[in-house]
Amino acid sequence: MAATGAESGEAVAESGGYEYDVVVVGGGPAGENVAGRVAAGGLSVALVERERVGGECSFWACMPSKALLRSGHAVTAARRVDGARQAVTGDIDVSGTLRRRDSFVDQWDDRRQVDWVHDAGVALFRGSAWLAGSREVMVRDPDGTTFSLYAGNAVVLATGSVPVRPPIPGLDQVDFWDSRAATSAERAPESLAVLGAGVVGVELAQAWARLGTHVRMIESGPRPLPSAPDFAGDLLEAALRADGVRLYSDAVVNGVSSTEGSVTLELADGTEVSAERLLVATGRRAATGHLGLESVGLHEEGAVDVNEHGEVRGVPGGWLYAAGDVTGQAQLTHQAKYAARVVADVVVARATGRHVTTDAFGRYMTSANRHAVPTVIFTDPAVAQIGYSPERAEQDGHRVRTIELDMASAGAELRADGYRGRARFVIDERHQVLLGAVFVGQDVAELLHAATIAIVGEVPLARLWHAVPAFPTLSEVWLRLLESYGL
Ligand SMILES: Cc1cc2nc3c(=O)[nH]c(=O)nc-3n(C[C@H](O)[C@H](O)[C@H](O)COP(=O)(O)OP(=O)(O)OC[C@H]3O[C@@H](n4cnc5c(N)ncnc54)[C@H](O)[C@@H]3O)c2cc1C
Ligand SMILES: NC(=O)c1ccc[n+]([C@@H]2O[C@H](COP(=O)([O-])OP(=O)(O)OC[C@H]3O[C@@H](n4cnc5c(N)ncnc54)[C@H](O)[C@@H]3O)[C@@H](O)[C@H]2O)c1
Repeated sequence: MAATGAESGEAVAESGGYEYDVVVVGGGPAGENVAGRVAAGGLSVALVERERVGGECSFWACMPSKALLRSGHAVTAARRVDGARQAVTGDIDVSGTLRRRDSFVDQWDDRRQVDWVHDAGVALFRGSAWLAGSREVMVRDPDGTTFSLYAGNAVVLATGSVPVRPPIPGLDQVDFWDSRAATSAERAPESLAVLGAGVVGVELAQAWARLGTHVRMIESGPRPLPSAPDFAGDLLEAALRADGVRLYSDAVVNGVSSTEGSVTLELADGTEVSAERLLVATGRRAATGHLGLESVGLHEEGAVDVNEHGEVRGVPGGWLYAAGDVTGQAQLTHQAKYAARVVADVVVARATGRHVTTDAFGRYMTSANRHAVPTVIFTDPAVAQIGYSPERAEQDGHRVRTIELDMASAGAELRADGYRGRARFVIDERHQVLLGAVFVGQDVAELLHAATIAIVGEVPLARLWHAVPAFPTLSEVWLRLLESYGL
C-alpha cells in the first residue's frame, strides 16, 4: 500500500488512509501531465495507476503503431524516387521492425515513466482506484489490500478509454485481436481481417500489409475513414489497394466463427472473409466501469461530462475533474495533455486563492476543443486535419467558402515522383480567416501545425499572404490556397 518515490501524504490514522492535496486516477498521458503540473505548482499529489505509467499511448497505441508503420513508409518513400528506387532491392525486415517497435515501448517496461513521476515529486500508488464519495478514492493494490486516499483539494479522473466490442453473433466465442494485441504482436500473421476502417483500422491494416500480411478490411461505411472528407477516404482507399489490402465497404457482418488457425466473418451479402487473425477496431469508449461514479451521484455508464475548466458537471463543490479519453472528447494524446494542463492550472489556482478566469483562450479554458483539434492519421497518404468541415461551419452560422486543390508544387514533385495529394481549406468569408484545413498526402503531418496556428490565432488571410512558404516545400500549398482565394 505504500506509495513509491515521493514524500507520503499525511497519514489519516483513524482510517489507515492518506491525504494528499490532489489524487489523480490513471497514469496515462492525461494523468501523468495533471500530476506533474500540479506538483510543480506546489501541491502534494498521489497518482494511482493499475497497469503501466504512460498508459495506452506509450505501450499499445500511438508509439508502437507509428513504429510499425515507419519501416513501410520509409521504403515506399524511397521507391517513389527514381535513383533511390533502384537501391531498394529487398523486402522489409519484419524482425528489425518489431525490434525497433519493442525499443519504442521500452520492452513494455514503464521504469522510465516511473522515474519521471518520482522526479516530479508525485507519489505513485500501483492499484485499481474508484471513487467512494466526496474527495475519497479507494485503491486496491496488486496484493488485494484496500485503502483510502483523501483529497484535500481535488480528485482528477484520467482513466482513458477501452475498445468497444460490436454485438456480432459469435464474436465472443472467437479469439480476436484488439489494438493492444495488434500493436504488440511478435510476428506478422500470414493473413489479417480488420473489422472497422476507422483510424485504428487503417493505420494497423497498412502497417501489417507493408510487413507482408495479406489484409482484408470490413467497414460498415462507404469507404475507409467514413467520418473524414470523401477525398481523404478515396485517396487512402487507392493507397491501401496498392498495398494489397482488399476492402469490403458498406458491409454488414452477420456472424463470426473460427476453426483451427482461422477466423471467418460472414457478410450479409453471403461473402465469407477468412484470415489467420481478426482485428476488431470498431471504436473506443470512456473507461468508467467500476469507477464509483454513482457514489458521487453520476451515471455509471458513458463518458464523464466536463466543462471548459475540466470540472465534472453535476458534482457540486468544485473538487472533481477529468481529463483525456474518459471525458468523451477527442480521443487523442495531445488533446488529453492539453486538457491535463488546463485542469492542473485550475486546481492549483483554486488551491492558492487565484481567480479562475473564464475568457476564451485564457489559461484556464480548453477553448481549442471547440473547433481547433488537430488530428493526424499516420497512414501513407497521411490525413491531417483541423477545425471545421464546411457543413459544420455553415451550421454554426459562418459564411463559408471552401477551396480544394491538389497538392501540386515543386516541393511535392521533388519529394516523390507523381506525388498525389489534396488539400481543403474552409474559410470564413465574413472575417476572412481560416476555419478548417485538411491535407492528404505523403509527409503532410508536419503541415498541420501552420494551420493550427492560423486557426487558433485567427490570422487574417491578408496577413497570411505575407507568410511566404519556402521554396521548394510542401508548404507551397498555402500559396496556392491564397491565390485560389483571390489574393
Ligand atoms: C492503436 C491506437 C493508436 C493511437 N495513436 C494515436 C496517435 O498516434 N496520436 C494520438 O494523439 N492519439 C493516438 N491514440 C489515442 C491515444 O492513445 C489516447 O487518446 C490517449 O492514450 C489518451 O490518454 P489518457 O491518459 O486519457 O488515457 P490512457 O492512455 O488510456 O491512460 C489511462 C490510464 O488509466 C489507467 N486506469 C484506468 N482505470 C483505472 C483505475 N480504475 N485505477 C487506476 N488506473 C486506471 C489505465 O491503466 C491507463 O494507464 C491511439 C489510440 C489507439 C488505440
Ligand atoms: N493517429 C491518431 O491520432 C490515432 C490513431 C488511432 C486511434 N486514434 C484514436 O482512437 C479512436 C478510436 O479509433 P477506432 O478506429 O477504434 O474508432 P473509429 O470510430 O475511428 O472507427 C471505427 C470504425 O469502425 C466502423 N465500424 C463500427 N462498427 C462496425 C461493424 N460492426 N462492422 C464494420 N465496421 C464497423 C465504423 O464505421 C468506423 O469507421 C479514434 O477516434 C482516434 O481518436 C487516434
